[in-house]
Amino acid sequence: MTALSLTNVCKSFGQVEVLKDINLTVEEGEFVVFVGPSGCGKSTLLRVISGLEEATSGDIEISDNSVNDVPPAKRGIAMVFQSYALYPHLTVRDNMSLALKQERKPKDEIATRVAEASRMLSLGDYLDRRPSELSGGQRQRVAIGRAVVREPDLFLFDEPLSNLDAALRMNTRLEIARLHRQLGASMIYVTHDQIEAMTLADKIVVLRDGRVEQVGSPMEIYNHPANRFVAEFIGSPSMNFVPAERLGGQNGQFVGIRPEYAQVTPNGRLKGKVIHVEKLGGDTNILIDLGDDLTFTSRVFGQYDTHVDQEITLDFDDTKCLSFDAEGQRI
Ligand SMILES: Nc1ncnc2c1ncn2[C@@H]1O[C@H](COP(=O)(O)OP(=O)(O)OP(=O)(O)O)[C@@H](O)[C@H]1O
Repeated sequence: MTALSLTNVCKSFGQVEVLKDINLTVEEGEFVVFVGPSGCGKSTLLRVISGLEEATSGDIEISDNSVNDVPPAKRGIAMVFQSYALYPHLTVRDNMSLALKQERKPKDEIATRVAEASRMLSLGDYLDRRPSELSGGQRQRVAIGRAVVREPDLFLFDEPLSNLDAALRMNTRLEIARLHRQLGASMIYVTHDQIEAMTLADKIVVLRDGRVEQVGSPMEIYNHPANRFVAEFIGSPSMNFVPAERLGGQNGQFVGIRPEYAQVTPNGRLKGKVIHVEKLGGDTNILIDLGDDLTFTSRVFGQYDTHVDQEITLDFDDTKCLSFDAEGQRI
């Protein structure tokens, strides 16, 4: 069964086309992440799938059934947003039970589902607390629990971790990955965060300006980006692009070199002056001015000792380089 299928989906707000002919499938149990620059249409696409926005044209199927005319509450989906919007006067247990009570599910079944979800999300000790008595991470886990108890066919997450600090983001990210493994549920997840996209996704969908640029597994996208936009967007620090003529004997107009594949070495093919050093502890990012307005980043494993204004040379493994034509397409 296909969890979600989008065929020629378009969405305009007045004259502005925000989604342009989106075709996409999500297989059952798949974790799909939407990424792309701000304003590219990620949230709008999620809202169109959920039914909170109506598509201007195109077909949407959830679990092989057309939902074009089905209201949000009947689509078999549950959404988790950035702002968790829990009811402050209700306990964790009541927040998690509410949707099931509204659906008039039997009391026993509600209790079982809430117990199971709170066990999965390590919320068992907090069921009698109110949201104000929880940390931000715990609140977001309650919001996720509220979705889990509904046993939806499809989970939709809209930047659920963006209000959390770095340590909590990591913990909650691991919780979401574990939850996905345990439930085997189909999930769509919107994020700005590279690490979330790379670590959670079975499949990444890169969007630009309302269109799908590329769909693939994280490593396919990282190692075989279709074009310069995807190559630049995925990976941090970003891929370097050097005019091919500067390197001699290379194909295409530009050569793409990931920072980790360019290493400082005596007599390397690229010469420049260090303009900034980022010492991260485990890695060192060295920004180098290669002249002709070309800045290059090298990522060196460990704590590399260099300083601003030092002249250095770099070299790279040719087999790891990518070639792009003048229009930015991969060759
Ligand atoms: N209700 C609306 N009316 C008019 N334009 C809208 C509406 N909602 C979104 N847009 C526009 O559609 C475009 C896509 O917005 P959307 O929120 O989907 O982008 P996004 O990729 O999720 O961005 P971000 O990463 O910043 O959240 C934007 O240009 C936005 O201004």
